[in-house]
Order: sequence, then C-alpha cells, then structure tokens
Amino acid sequence: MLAVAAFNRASVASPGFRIGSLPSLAYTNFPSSNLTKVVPLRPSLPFASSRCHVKPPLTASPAMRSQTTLVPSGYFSSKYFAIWPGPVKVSEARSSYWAYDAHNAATASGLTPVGAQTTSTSFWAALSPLPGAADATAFCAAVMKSATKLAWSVVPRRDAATDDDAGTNAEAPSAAQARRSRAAFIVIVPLAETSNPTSNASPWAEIGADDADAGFCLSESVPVEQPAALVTRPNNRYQQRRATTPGLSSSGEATGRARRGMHTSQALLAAITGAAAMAPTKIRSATPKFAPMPAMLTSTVPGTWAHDTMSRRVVEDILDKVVYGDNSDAAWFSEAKPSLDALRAEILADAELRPIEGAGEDVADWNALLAKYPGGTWLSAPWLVAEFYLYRRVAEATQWFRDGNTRGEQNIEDVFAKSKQAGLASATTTLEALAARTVELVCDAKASAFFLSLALWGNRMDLSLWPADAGVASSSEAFDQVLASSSEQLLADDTEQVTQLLDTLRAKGGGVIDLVVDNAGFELCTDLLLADHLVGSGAAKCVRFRVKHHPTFVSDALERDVDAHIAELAKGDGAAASVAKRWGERRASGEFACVADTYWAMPYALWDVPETLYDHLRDSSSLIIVKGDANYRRALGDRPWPLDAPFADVCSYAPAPLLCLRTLKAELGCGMAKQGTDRAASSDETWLTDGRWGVVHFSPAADE
Ligand SMILES: O=P(O)(O)OC[C@@]1(O)O[C@H](CO)[C@@H](O)[C@@H]1O
Repeated sequence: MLAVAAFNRASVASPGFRIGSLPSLAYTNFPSSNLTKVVPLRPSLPFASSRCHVKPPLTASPAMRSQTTLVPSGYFSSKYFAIWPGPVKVSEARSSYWAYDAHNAATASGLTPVGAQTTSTSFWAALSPLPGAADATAFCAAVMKSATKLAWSVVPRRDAATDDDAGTNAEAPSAAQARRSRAAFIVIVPLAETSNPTSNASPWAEIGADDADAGFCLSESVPVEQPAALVTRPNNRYQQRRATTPGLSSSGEATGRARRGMHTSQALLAAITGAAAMAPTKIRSATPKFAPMPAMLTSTVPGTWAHDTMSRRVVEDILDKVVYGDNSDAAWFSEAKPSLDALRAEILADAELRPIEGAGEDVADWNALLAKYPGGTWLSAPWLVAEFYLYRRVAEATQWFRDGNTRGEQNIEDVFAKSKQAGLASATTTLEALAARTVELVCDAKASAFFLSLALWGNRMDLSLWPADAGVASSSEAFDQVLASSSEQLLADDTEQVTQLLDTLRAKGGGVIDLVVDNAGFELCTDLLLADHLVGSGAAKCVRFRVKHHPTFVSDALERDVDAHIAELAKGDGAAASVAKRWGERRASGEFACVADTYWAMPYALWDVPETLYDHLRDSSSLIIVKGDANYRRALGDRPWPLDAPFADVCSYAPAPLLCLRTLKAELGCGMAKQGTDRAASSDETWLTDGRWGVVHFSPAADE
C-alpha cells in the first residue's frame, strides 16, 4: 500500500469532485508549461503488460486499439498526452470511458462529468498516489488543472490484457478492472511526426506496444522507497533512448538520495517538480518583416566556413586542442573520456544528432529542438543547432549538471577554464592601458560611442579564433590599431541612434539595460567597461549580464567568469584594479546583475523566445545589447539574408530596442551597404569570417 501517511493532507478545491483531502504536493503550482514523463521504474503490474489508451481528439467514437495505439501525430505534434487515470469509481465517470480529454470547465454539459467537456486540446492525466478512488480522482484533476488551467475528468484505463482489439466501442471496464489498474504517477509524453511509420504506413507517432514506459502504472503496493523516475524520452520509440535523470543511474536504478528511501511523497514531489522543470518551454515565435526568409545555413558545402568549422575545427581546434588538451590530466577526465571519444567519433562520422541525455533543466527543450530536425546530422542539421549542440554534448559528457549544478554555482570544472584564464592573463597589459585612459570617461555621457566601439572590437579577441597565446590582445598597441581603424572597418554604424536612446534614458533617470555577453577574457572586460559607463553616466540603473548556464563556444562567459574576472583584476593597485574594484561594488549593489537563462546557450533564433523571457524583456528592458557573432547569427536565425537587407527589417521582432555589436566571423550578414561589402571583399578575402570587420546594428522594439 502506498505510504499514504507520508502525505500531509491538505484540502484542494477541485470543481465537480467530491473532495477528500489531498496530499500537500506542490502540484498546485505547476508551471503552465507541459509536464514531462514521470514513470515508475519497476512497475509491479498486476497484469502482464499494459497499453496506453488515447482518444484522438477528432474521433467521435471512444474506440481504442489496445495493441499499439496510433494517434495522428498532427494532433499532438507539440502537445503532450498523458495516459490513463488513477483508480476512479466507474459510476462517477460519465464521459467516454476511454477519453482523457482536456476539458473546459466553462462549457460543462450533461453528458460529461461535472467540470468536463470533450473539446480536447491536449491529453494529460494525473495519476494519483492515493488509493481512494475519489481522492485519487480529485488529485488527478487538481494536478492536471494546475498544469493546464483546464478542468479535467479522468476515467479508468482498461486492463489491456483483456482489451479486445476490434477497435470497437470498448465497454466500460468493470469496477474490478478499474480497481486493479491502480496508478500512482503521471505519464506525459511528447509526440511528434515519426519519420519511420509503423507497418500501418501512416505518418503517425506510434505509442509502442512494447514501449516499456507508455501505459504502465503502479500497483497499489508501491514500496515507499520506489521513487518515480524522470525520463525524458524522444518523441517516439524509433528514436527512443532512455535518458537518465538525477538520482537514477543509466540503467534506471534509483541511486543516491532516491535509494536512501525518500518517502514516496517526496520522491513524487521531486519527480513531478523535476518533470515540470524539464518540460519543454513554451516559445513565442515572431517572423522577421523582411521576406522571403532564406533557409538556415547548414555545414554541408565544402569550402564554406560552416563546413570547415563542423567537419574539422570543432574536432581539431576545440575538442582535441582545448577540451582534451587542457583537461586530459584532470582527475575527472578519465570518467568523461569515453563520452568525449564517442562525441568525437560521431562528429567524424557525420552521425545523426542524438537526443541530449542526463541531467540539466534544458534537456526537454533541447530534445524538443532536435526533434524539429529528425535525421539531422552534424553537417546536415542547421549549423547553429549543430554548433550549440556540440558544446551541450561536452557539458553532458563532462557531467556539468551533476551535483545540482545549474549554471556553475557548484564547484564543477569548466573544460574551458584554462583557456579563459589564459585569455584574461594575456589581456592584462591592454586592460591596464585602457583603464588608465577610460577612468575619466566612465561618467561622461558623450563617451558612449567610445565604449560601444570598445565593446565591439573587444569581440575580435575571441579565443576560438585567436587563442590566448596568440598575443593579439596582449599588446595595447594592437588594440589601439583596432580602435583607430574602427571607422574604416565598420560596415554598418547605427551608433547615433543608440547614443540618442541612451540620452533619452539618462533624461528619465536611467533604465535597465540587458547585455547579452559573449566571450570571457578581454571581451568581457570591455563589456564590463561599457556597463560601468552605462551606469556611471546615468543611462542605466542596472545592467543585466545575460550569461551562459554552461561552458560553450570555448570562451563564452558564465556568471562565475564575471565574478572571477572582477576579483582577478581588482588585485594590485593599478588603474585596472581601481576600475575592477568599482565593478565589484556594482555587483554587490545590484547595478551589475548576472542572469543565466538556458535560452542563450541554445540555438534558438532571436525571434523564438520563451514566453516568460519575452514578456520579461518587453516589460523591463530599455535596451538589449547583443554581443558577438554567434548571437548575431541567432538574431538573423542563422540565415543568409541579402547582405544589404535592412537590419531593422530582418530584426523587426525584438521585445525591446535591440543593439547588435558584431565582428564578422561567419558567412552571413545584413544591413551592410554594397559599397562597403565590396570594399571589404576586395581588400580581404576572408572578410566575412576573420573578425576584422564589424557592424553596429540597431532596431527599435517590435511594438514601437
Ligand atoms: O560569438 P563569437 O564568440 O563572437 O563567435 C562565435 C563564432 O564566430 O565562433 C565560430 C568561429 O570560430 C563561429 O562558428 C561562431 O559564430
């Protein structure tokens, strides 16, 4: 029997259901986003096997197929369906016995349970850890209501072993059958188009007959220590690969805290909360004004920068030279090496991009993204996807997200740490000279163009192009030359629009500026100088550094890098130290904040933004400054627009005024006059990728 005593009972209002008291699980505060699968690991089923029963929303008949239930993937492509309820008194369920329909309580009708309608839009069901039918039903309804904001009815799942396969209207299960199919957990599975339809030759997502997860439910006799498993599973069994999750070994055995006998309620709460956190985020998409929209770049064309990057550079310059080269003598490396070797082999074989496995709050989002490119390989998948994916796989292989690490707050090693430290060390001379020269300008509103230029050209010192030992940023003369030549190397310059906006913000007492940072090292210091100026000159009350949540693109900055750079530079007594000490004060006061949304380390176009992040930026940001080439590629959706397509027409979608500071390091762009691009091309055959040319691009907010 479930350890019901472990549930602290709390009352829950749930329309239309006789209310007992319910466990005080956190199900009432589920995010509106979909949940992911929560399944028991070792279901001690009272019957040989079970099947999931899903009623396709457009099927009038409750007819179900018990062997393998096929549903039109089009109905569910981005939806979740959950499977069957907990124990429910048959007499209470007046709707179709096989329908797990989302119901809109606003339009109740006589034929369905109170608070339920059959206008299903998505299929979810909560499986109750409570043995009492009425309580279980109310629990299920409350969980699903909190997750979907819809009132739900749940109905018993037939024991498939006795289910006829005639596809006819199955009669309602007997009370005994309903009683037998006790359930205890939620199973919600994303579905999508399958590239490999079943023998029925229909492009439906198959819910596998032998799918070890779908359709299972727990018997009542669930041992207390049996934790739920959080398993994110690819959309259908053809890509199926069990992913492991915190507290569970790769074979799915409970490990660590889970094994040490967490109460079921805690396990369930942890599992459900984790599931909610792991559910794919709801993305708000816009479409650039400029048309037509080109297809995304891939890495399939030999001789292109993308092809060279994904077929050679990522192995030679990133994995071999930095990931292996900098870390092979680390104590932890031997454990990670097999996974890194497998990753390296996949790249060289141009294998399909497999789903992300293991821990991480971004796993569901990643696998939802990858599912959009079924069969995509390292070269054939969109370049932006494959390149960001590389670094997410390195994070997986090195278990970046172990021990509860989410963004570097735990003492988990950064495989690029040595590279970043060397980058900063090689830049100290330049930084000392810069700090000495800028100390008088920090509070000068007329100096904004200088600090923007500094941040722009700081991007040239990109460790993936110029390793720290290249000495490029180490001599201040080199950077002087960069700044001096900046006007000729600028192929688009919207600085005037930006300084006007900054003056407007000053007149209003300062706004909140988001700085989507790029590389640690020299570039991050120029970003800190820019942020120092924005606050010091009154344009911003706060600068929010949008940092990465895991090591990526070799030198992209994490929150820990921001703080480590400030601490390192604040040592000593030179000009750089005094500037860095002020940065430290700004961090402490909140004038400098760091935020690590998973979004920035994922290959979304900038017009595909999580609803919550979009609303947050729209409602609170005065200016979004986007640094670097990879983020610029994101702003363009990594598509080769016409080089002279107006930037404000391509980037017409932003939630707030958008400023991109980019040195060109990839073969795409826009908003550049032909005269300038012709000049660049005639004088520099690698002008699109060598970082020597730049743009300052500005577009107003979408609703302006
Ligand atoms: O975003 P950053 O750091 O400015 O540059 C990132 C990036 O330019 O590095 C690679 C070149 O090495 C490109 O594939 C990618 O766009």
